[in-house]
Amino acid sequence: MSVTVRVPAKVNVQLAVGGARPDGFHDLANVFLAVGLYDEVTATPADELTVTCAGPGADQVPLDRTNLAARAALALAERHGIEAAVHLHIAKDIPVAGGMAGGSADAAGALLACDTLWGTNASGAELLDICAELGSDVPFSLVGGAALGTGRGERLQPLDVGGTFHWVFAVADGGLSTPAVYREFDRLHEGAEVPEPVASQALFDALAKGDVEALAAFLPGSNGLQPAALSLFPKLADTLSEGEAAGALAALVSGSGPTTAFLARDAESAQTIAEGLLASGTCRTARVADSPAPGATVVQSSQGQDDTA
Ligand SMILES: C[C@@](CO)(OP(=O)(O)O)[C@H](O)COP(=O)(O)OP(=O)(O)OC[C@H]1O[C@@H](n2ccc(N)nc2=O)[C@H](O)[C@@H]1O
Ligand SMILES: Nc1ncnc2c1ncn2[C@@H]1O[C@H](COP(=O)(O)OP(=O)(O)O)[C@@H](O)[C@H]1O
Repeated sequence: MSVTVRVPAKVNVQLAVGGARPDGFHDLANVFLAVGLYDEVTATPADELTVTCAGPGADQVPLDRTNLAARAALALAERHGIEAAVHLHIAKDIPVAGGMAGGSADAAGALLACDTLWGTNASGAELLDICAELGSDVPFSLVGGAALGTGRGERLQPLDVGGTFHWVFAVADGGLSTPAVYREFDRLHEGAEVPEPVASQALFDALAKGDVEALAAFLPGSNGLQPAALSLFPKLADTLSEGEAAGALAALVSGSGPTTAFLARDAESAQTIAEGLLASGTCRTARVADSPAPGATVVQSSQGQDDTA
């Protein structure tokens, strides 16, 4: 028997960052949009907890108990007093350490896959609780769609999206560490008053109407971590310019980076932007994806001797 769960990546269409809290985290107004690039996590019964990973960047993913998928399985097993006797296979397609919440996606995917495999039947609230323990972005990976995340990003309020948005994601050569980007944010704001993060009603309206022009008008300056990411990875400025030159309505760093995100008018324009970015040589690869995308979803659950999964 095995269970496979598909989980989307995300882009932050607003990331308003407050000052550092006493616990080291930052309060956020984090507007998440799930995008159609997916990792798949397959859970299969095994003698003990093991993790394998295949796909682009798999060599950078830890396979021990620090892997977020392994941590998710352990957290669920502990709550239900059972052994985490499971093999987790991660089929990676979300750029690793790219600011698109790939590790968070794997955590949410492993949680849902193990809950289904073990029949632990955790409620939605319990799953969200475990997600929040695992990381600030993990609850959103579970629910997908669009949502405002407050606190450190883990307290979610779903948002309406009234249409499809077309994106291009330029994957950089190399990664950026999320804590390092937040530290750089603190350094850049040293001695300055950092205002409370506030979500934008204009953004909510643009999403609800599916209005690509209004979303494009909002995006410049919407990512509070972008100056920090650019400070640590200055070459991203070239990628942003190339995407704009190729026709993007707006260009921004995805979360903590270094993936860059480009909003396109339509699917055709997205292809042109992706080709322009690749030809520019300012990124490793360029991926086209639509939003919103659904959250963690069981895509295969098979039982018995005919099991071919
Ligand atoms: C920046 C964002 C935007 O969505 O994601 P990425 O772009 O990296 O994917 C998130 O805030 C990343 O969330 P996530 O990657 O889950 O972070 P966590 O594991 O909870 O925390 C990792 C570290 O990031 C910093 N951190 C994270 C969240 C937050 N609100 N304030 C912080 O200062 C802390 O230094 C923390 O120790
Ligand atoms: N299942 C996982 N997939 C990817 N990275 C993981 C995983 N588990 C732990 N990590 C660690 O988390 C770090 C952040 O990776 P990732 O979540 O892909 O990026 P980001 O936080 O920028 O969205 C990686 O450098 C890796 O060491």
